[in-house]
Amino acid sequence: MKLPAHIAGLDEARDLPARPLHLAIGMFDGVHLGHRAVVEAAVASARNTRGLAAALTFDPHPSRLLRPDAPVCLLQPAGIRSRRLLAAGLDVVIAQPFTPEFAAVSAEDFLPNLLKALPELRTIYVGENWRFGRGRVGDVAMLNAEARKNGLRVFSAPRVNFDGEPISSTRIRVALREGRLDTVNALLGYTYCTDGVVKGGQQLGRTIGFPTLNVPWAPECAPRLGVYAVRIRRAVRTSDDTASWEGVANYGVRPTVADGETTPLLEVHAFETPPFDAGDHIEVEWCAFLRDERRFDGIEALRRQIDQDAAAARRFFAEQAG
Ligand SMILES: Cc1cc2nc3c(=O)[nH]c(=O)nc-3n(C[C@H](O)[C@H](O)[C@H](O)COP(=O)(O)O)c2cc1C
Ligand SMILES: Nc1ncnc2c1ncn2[C@@H]1O[C@H](COP(=O)(O)OP(=O)(O)OP(=O)(O)O)[C@@H](O)[C@H]1O
Repeated sequence: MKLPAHIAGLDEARDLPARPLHLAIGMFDGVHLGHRAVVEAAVASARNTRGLAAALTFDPHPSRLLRPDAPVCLLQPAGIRSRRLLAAGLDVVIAQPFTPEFAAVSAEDFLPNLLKALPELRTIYVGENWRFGRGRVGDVAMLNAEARKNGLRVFSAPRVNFDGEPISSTRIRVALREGRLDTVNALLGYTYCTDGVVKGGQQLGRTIGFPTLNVPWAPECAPRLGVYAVRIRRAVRTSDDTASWEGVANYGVRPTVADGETTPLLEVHAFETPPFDAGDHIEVEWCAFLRDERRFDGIEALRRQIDQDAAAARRFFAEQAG
């Protein structure tokens, strides 16, 4: 039987094959370096024991239910999170609906309930700061005690730090909003990446010498408005398709040409013309923040600035390559 890579909750987990299960638990928004320490421990043990490595994540983020007036804005949609978790070596991602019933399970009942749904469960992998159960009263000490009662093992990863501070999705969200892309990318351990389907624009860019691909995109956690050095590629590609194009992008409301616009648009100008057109699904890697978006006195001033932006982005890529 082919292994399902994605399971829509613990109720569906009966489809899993009967192999020893190594389960990493958490939200994993961003799949940052701290998350990967947890996930990779599960993957390594599963490989050594011919077991199965899985993650249990939640959908939506618990805050949507528990704090609906101020929910957490996610760095990436659930589908991308799943893909990144699988790319880290996991066999399966279980996306548990975070319902009122699930939220009401007490810390004491959490493991017995999990075992009912996942009878092959052997080891749980979490970070040392992980909390669980109603009111988040369960901590790793309690998890260890409960695991012993239920014949399970626990691996709790020490906190992964960067610049002396723990890495967390929250820290990455703040850096992204502030345009600190170097921090975002360092904490993620890969380049922040989004995707979208190219849409036709007003073609004004072409007339000023900077044709752009417009990539409509409505993130929960939006980056700072401004100009970025980016790399684009086809979103759905075969493993031997390594083609990518460097360029410069504006993520903003274009005050110079679109007075009163409030919905930000992502526009990418690639240095070499890429083979993409309206309707193509592309991926955008956000490599560096260059400057804030501004209103210019006319198209010519904007054109001169974009010329400088493109030069700055080229310098960035040249330095990176060298
Ligand atoms: C690198 C780059 C930087 C940009 N910076 C600004 C800016 O600071 N202010 C602004 O109003 N528009 C800015 N724009 C957006 C342009 O106004 C927009 O690309 C142009 O109007 C063409 O849009 P269209 O091809 O969709 O018609 C920038 C675009 C690019 C590609
Ligand atoms: N820096 C880290 N080092 C090791 N483990 C981590 C780290 N950050 C999170 N984890 C663990 O990874 C799993 C998923 O983490 P989760 O997404 O819940 O936390 P987070 O990244 O701190 O997010 P947030 O900032 O939104 O609370 C949990 O088991 C958590 O304990």
